[in-house]
Amino acid sequence: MTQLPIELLRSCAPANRPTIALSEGSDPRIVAGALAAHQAELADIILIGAVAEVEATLQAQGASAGPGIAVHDPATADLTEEFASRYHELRKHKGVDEAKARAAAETPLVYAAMLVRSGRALGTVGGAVHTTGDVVRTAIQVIGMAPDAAMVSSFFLMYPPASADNGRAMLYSDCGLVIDPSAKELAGIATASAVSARALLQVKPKIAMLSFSTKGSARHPAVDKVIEATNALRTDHPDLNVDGELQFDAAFVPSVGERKSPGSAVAGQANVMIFPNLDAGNIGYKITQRIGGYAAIGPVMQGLAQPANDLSRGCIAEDVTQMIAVTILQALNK
Ligand SMILES: CC(C)(COP(=O)(O)OP(=O)(O)OC[C@H]1O[C@@H](n2cnc3c(N)ncnc32)[C@H](O)[C@@H]1OP(=O)(O)O)[C@@H](O)C(=O)NCCC(=O)NCCS
Ligand SMILES: CC(=O)OP(=O)(O)O
Repeated sequence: MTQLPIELLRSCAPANRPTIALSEGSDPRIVAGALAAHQAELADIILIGAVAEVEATLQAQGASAGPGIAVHDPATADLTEEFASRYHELRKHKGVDEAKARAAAETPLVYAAMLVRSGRALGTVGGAVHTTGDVVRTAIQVIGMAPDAAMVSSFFLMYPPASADNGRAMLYSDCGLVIDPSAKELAGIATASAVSARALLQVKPKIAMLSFSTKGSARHPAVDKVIEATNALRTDHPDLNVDGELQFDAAFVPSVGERKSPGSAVAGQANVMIFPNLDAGNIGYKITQRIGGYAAIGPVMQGLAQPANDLSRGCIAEDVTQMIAVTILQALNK
């Protein structure tokens, strides 16, 4: 039975309690998720937002700022000056002058990412209010890519409901960020996802390169892209357990996998589902979540220098707590 991120984090028992910055500090789901993480002694929290609004949300939930729960208002915080100067240094080659840098540092997303970049927080979570584009763009521009990463992509951790007799935990990618990856990018998303699946699901990755075709059942340039990515993975990473191109039923259902891709070690048992583009990935994860009843934790970002993660605007407080745990686990696995 796969452990949820909170359980996995508890079993790791980090020596120090990390600090996580939450850029949407007045959203009731963010505050409830943060309070749960703090009460479970998983993390100290910095809630970012206008002080009166954050305090009102805390109060409505019977809580207040205090040890382990800090409130920072970027419009008035002492750190904003330093963050404006750092942001100016980072972005002046893109035409960002000092006034624009100050305005950026006063936004909760940039302020939260700067807390991470400057080492004052281990990671950041946002996206219950902001769009994924805004969250991801800020993370890429402020925190930047990991030195060994070719690109940033994202994934969801998908956990089956207790009622599912054929369910299993899976990683779905990319459902949040890369809109139309090339074959090379798709292969990169798959290799990064395999690493993330090992770390966060504690499974040996079985990677399905998804398509509307299985093993030549349809012909189209979109299918060729998935075949090319699969071949590149087999050549460059012979250690990886990968099969493609596969339809979702061939990847997920053992009897269909055996019929459509006989003898495959992945078909019917895949636990890393690589979607061919963001249309398929984003729609696919939401169907699995909303009709299939799976819990969906994401979009988790991979390829950043330090952890910064997104949420769906449809998230609930429990998702926020789980994402805080994921963010800490990513830092521990770096
Ligand atoms: C990057 C993204 C998040 C935003 O795109 P955008 O607003 O057009 O921004 P840009 O393309 O200018 O990219 C912003 C920066 O990120 C960089 N970037 C974009 N995609 C990247 C990637 N996958 N990896 C690393 N860097 C990337 C760009 O080079 C650019 O850097 P710069 O500002 O230093 O020049 C885009 O991938 C996107 O919109 N994805 C879809 C998000 C979404 O709506 N998802 C559905 C709901 S989950
Ligand atoms: C991941 C995602 O789809 O985010 P949102 O629901 O906020 O658009």
